[in-house]
Amino acid sequence: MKILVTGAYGQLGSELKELSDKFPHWEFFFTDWDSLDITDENAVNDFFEEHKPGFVINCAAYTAVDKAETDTHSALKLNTFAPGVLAKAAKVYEAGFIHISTDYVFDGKSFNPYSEIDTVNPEGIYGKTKLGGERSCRGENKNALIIRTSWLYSAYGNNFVKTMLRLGQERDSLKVVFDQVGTPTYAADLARTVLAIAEIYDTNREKFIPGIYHYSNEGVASWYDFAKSIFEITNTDCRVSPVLSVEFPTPAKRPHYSVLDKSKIKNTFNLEIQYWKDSLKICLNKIQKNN
Ligand SMILES: NC(=O)C1=CN([C@@H]2O[C@H](COP(=O)(O)OP(=O)(O)OC[C@H]3O[C@@H](n4cnc5c(N)ncnc54)[C@H](OP(=O)(O)O)[C@@H]3O)[C@@H](O)[C@H]2O)C=CC1
Ligand SMILES: Cc1cn([C@H]2C[C@H](O)[C@@H](COP(=O)(O)OP(=O)(O)O[C@H]3O[C@@H](C)C(=O)[C@@H](O)[C@H]3O)O2)c(=O)[nH]c1=O
Repeated sequence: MKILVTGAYGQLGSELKELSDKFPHWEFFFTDWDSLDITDENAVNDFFEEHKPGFVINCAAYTAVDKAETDTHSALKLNTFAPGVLAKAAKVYEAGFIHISTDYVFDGKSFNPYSEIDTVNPEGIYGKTKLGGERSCRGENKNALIIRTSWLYSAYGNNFVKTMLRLGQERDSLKVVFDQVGTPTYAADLARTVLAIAEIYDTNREKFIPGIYHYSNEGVASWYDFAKSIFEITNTDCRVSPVLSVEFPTPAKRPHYSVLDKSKIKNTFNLEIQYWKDSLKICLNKIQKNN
């Protein structure tokens, strides 16, 4: 199977690239905006015509949550319009298609983990444009499989873990919000899951059931808990104080609660998922080894 990975220099794309050695029976095309700008419909169609991928994993996105509040047009183009273009091309060329979405499609007013059938109501531009992307994928291609995930981090790219490690070196103390609760997700775990689903598509197609799925690591944390764990595991001497979101104002409003219920993905694809802190230790170990 030929697999096209878009946005491949990002966190998830880089983890997929690292894992791809374990799948020598597949030919991967790792592309980013410089080699395949997914907002350029002609470029996407030319790519499909030339390479005819049998499976597509869209990791490209506009992920700067605060910047999206003012750079709305770019976020809309990349998060809403472009996924629809890819989904359409995948349909025309009869390729399997996985798109990634976010917990920020929810408004966070629930007290129970969100399931795939719960009402979406994003509050920020990033979440709104990602929801638009889900809709354009499903509108263009009824066989699209969409995975909503949350709080991604990795040794690659930009993320909260790396921000905390940097700030922990620069400052004696930090304030971190404790009234936003969700689940951190190690992008390497998500990458393994995505390729496990691609394997099902390749070998057992009737078990590839399209639709929306939720995936994160197991457990629950606030950003404060997440920061505390990062510093504890790395023995970083930086005091973390819990603050309310109103005490740490940001341009974009984020959900107060965005824990995802993962029952559907676990049952459908027979998956086991790691506890977030166990995965965090693995990632921090890797980051420390790299330095
Ligand atoms: N990060 C997170 O916490 C979460 C992410 N998600 C979703 O998971 C997916 C993967 O996220 P993540 O790996 O963190 O994303 P990243 O921001 O790390 O990677 C996205 C990649 O897309 C690239 N890109 C930008 N514009 C284009 C373009 N026009 N054409 C092709 N590629 C482009 C970016 O390049 P450049 O950096 O140069 O702009 C970057 O390499 C996304 O759909 C995201 O919305 C869901 C929940 C949490
Ligand atoms: C750096 C910092 C952030 N915060 C707060 C701000 C925010 O409410 C929260 C998270 O910060 P960040 O801005 O790093 O994370 P954010 O960009 O909101 O992360 C989100 O990214 C997108 C792409 C997603 O899809 C989401 O699942 C989620 O991972 O922590 C503090 O309280 N103290 C701090 O020192």
